[in-house]
Formats: sequence, structure tokens, C-alpha cells
Amino acid sequence: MINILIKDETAPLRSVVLGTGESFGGVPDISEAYDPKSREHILDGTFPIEEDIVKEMDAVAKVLTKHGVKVYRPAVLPDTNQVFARDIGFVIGDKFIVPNIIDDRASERDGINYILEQIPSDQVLRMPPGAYAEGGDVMPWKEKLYIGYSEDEDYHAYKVSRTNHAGVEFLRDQFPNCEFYAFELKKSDDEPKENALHLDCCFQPIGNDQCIIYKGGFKNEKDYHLVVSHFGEENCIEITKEEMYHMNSNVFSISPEVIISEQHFTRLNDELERRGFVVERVPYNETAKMEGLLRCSTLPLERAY
Ligand SMILES: NC(=O)NCCC[C@H](N)C(=O)O
Repeated sequence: MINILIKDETAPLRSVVLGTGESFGGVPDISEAYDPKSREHILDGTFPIEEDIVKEMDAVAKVLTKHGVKVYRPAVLPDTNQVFARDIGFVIGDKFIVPNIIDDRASERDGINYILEQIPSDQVLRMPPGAYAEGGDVMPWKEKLYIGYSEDEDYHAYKVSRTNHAGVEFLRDQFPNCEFYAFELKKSDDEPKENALHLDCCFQPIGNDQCIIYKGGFKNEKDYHLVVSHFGEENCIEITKEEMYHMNSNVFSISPEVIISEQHFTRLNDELERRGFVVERVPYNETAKMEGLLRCSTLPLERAY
């Protein structure tokens, strides 16, 4: 049996699914791109190669293991990009949610069937048809639940809109005791610097009471101000459009004190250390070209409370 329990983004991590770069399918055809940053790198001839992704992800696995975290990897499916495990399922409280996700990625879920089989069935919730949510948009934060989503107009207009109104409502019904904060995100299928693919591409809580945030990722500025009011201005690390593009908000917390981050995020890493965090630096530059970073690559199963 596998235990699951997630109430926030930072409590000491016990177990996690880390995606895999093995047999990731190579450079997709431009018609198959489902995010603008991958698209940019396909067109520029700079899309990452399997060997580099595998190496980068192994460096993350090593750091997690060093900190005593049990690391599961998806079963490798041939020619399937399974790097971003975060989005294919997620844990809220003691429930594992199996969501509906974008068709282009739906087959990825088969890779974690062996994990689902070890979770008691009364702890597994399957989203009904029509309700969509990807884990990058869903953040339990103590009594609050932050969700990034798109209203139907954007949801039907953009491939990068992944969580819809019905998805938010499903979660609201399932978790009536959570305080819900659902924010529309800014979307672009062509311009990576104008696109918050998921909520974790522009916001993430860290430590006990702090967060990393990019104002321009929120479609409605009032939502950004609401989040800042929850944390307090001095507890928010603001990032720039350029830093958002490089995915600075997508680091990953092993505990309230320890954060895994990309080695080139100099300003952010210095600021985190100034605030007392231990920063575990890893190379993740190549993987980042597919519009995801460390939070996107990890699906936490259990944190300690
Ligand atoms: N949580 C995340 O932001 N995940 C990144 C997913 C990137 C992937 N290329 C996608 O478009 O779904």
C-alpha cells in the first residue's frame, strides 16, 4: 500500500513521483506542440535530447534520495514524453485525484497505474467527463486551495488552457472545507513570455508563509493583489517576465527549509539563501525548454505532518 497525504506545498516530503525522460519520443513535429516554449525550441532546432533530460532528472532524483525521500518513477511508455508528472494526477488531503487532462497527454497516465493500484480505492477520485484540471494548476496551502483555471471562452480558445470551470467546481464539491481561490491565468499559444501555462508557472508558496510570484501571469490583476495580501508584501518574492519565462516560480520544496532550484537562477537562489533557505542547485536548463521545471516534474504523494 502507498500512503498519500498532502495539505500544502512545503511540509517535509516523504514520497514523490518524479517524471522520466526515458523514451520521451524525441523532437515532436511542430503540429504536435502543445505549449509555446516547446514550439519555439522545435522551430529553433534547440529542442532538448533524451540524454540531457535523463541526466538532469537523475540529478533531481539524487537530491531527493539524499534527503530521505522515497522516489517513484512512472513505468516507461515507448515514445511518450513523461517528464511532467505533476499534471497527470494530484493529491489533496488523503485523496488522489485522477483528472481529465489535455488529449495530447492523456496516455501519460498509464505510467502511474502501478502506483494507483497501491492506493486504497476509496482514496481515489476520478473526475467526471467535461471537468478538466492539471496538477500544475492545483495548490493546497493549509486551509486554502489555490487553483489556476480558464473560463470557457479562454478554455476553448487556447491549447494552454488546461483547467476549466467545471474542474474547479468538481474540486469545490469534493473539498467543501477548503477556502477556494480560483484565478484565471493569462494564456498565449504562441508567446511563451505571455503565457502562464499552469498556476505554478507564475506562483508558488515556499517556506512557512512566503511565495514566489509573477504579477503578469494573472489575467486579472486583482487576483495577484489578493494573493499578495494573503502572504504579505515582504513575504513575496516578485519575479520578472524574463524570470517567469525561465520558470523561476517552478522550484520544488523538499521541506519548509530546503528548496530544489535551477543552478542558473542566480538572483532567485541568492534571495532564497538571504531568507534562510537551503538551496539545492541542479542543472535543469534543457528540461525547462519544454515549458516546465521542477514542480512540474514532481507529483508529491506524501508529506509529513
Ligand atoms: N505544471 C506545469 O506547468 N507543467 C508543465 C507541462 C509542460 C508541457 N509541455 C505541457 O504543455 O503540458
